[in-house]
Amino acid sequence: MVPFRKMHGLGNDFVVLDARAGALPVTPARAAAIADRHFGIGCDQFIIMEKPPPGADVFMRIRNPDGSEAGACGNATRCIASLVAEEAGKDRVVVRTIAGDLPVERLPGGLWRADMGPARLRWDDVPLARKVDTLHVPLSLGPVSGPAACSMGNPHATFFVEDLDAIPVAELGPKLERDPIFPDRANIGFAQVLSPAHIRLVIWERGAGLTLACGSGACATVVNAARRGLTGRRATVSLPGGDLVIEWREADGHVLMTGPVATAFSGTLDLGAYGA
Ligand SMILES: N[C@H](CCC[C@H](N)C(=O)O)C(=O)O
Repeated sequence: MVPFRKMHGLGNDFVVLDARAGALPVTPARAAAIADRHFGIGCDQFIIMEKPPPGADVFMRIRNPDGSEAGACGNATRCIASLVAEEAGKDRVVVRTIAGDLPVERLPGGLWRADMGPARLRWDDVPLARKVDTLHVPLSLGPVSGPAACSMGNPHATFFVEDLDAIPVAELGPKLERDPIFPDRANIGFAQVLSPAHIRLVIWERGAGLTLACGSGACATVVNAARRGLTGRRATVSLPGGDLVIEWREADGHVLMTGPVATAFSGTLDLGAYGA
């Protein structure tokens, strides 16, 4: 039996295992089985903490429920950072992912601010299948068209809409996620700009579907909105699960994301009981 924590950031939820003392026999298929909301514990992403390389406090491995590995997970970054910071009695830690080092600091009121690194704006960074303007990607489906795209270590496309409630996100999301213009698929954001400092956002997540919040998606949305001149570089993003404050820092192009963390429960898990 292995201990696990069930955590979430604004309802974007995670099963967290700790493999820092040694590798755990977790295959992508087993992670997917544990992430299943009926036959397993259920979560939006399956997170494994691994032994940190020099310069970082922890390595964070991110898997979607379909078993695919992701390069970024903003909400989980805050959750894992809070775990490691509490253990070490620190207010600032560095979480490393396959996309880079993410410094995270504790703020008053139970909030954590993660430096999610630079937004990657080139077509081949997102990545897209061919050289196009990432500010107006030639893609449309039903009532949405012409998204802006960027990477936060994972691919994001943001469709700006007039009325979010009128968009059939659950119908459009899976088709757009797998459009051939996204060779690695993509997280699909549907954003309604409410003011130059406030955006309403719903995300269809790559490999996970509709979630209550998406940290990297909120980051990508503010970057894409600011690039379009629809908002400033700092905005509150209101997701179904709650608000994140995002700042696309002028000095270095890094994106700062501030939000809460929570542990719902802890338990033990018999890994052998799940897929091979
Ligand atoms: N589904 C995403 C990973 C999780 C991102 C999201 N949960 C976040 O908080 O950033 C992907 O495949 O790129």
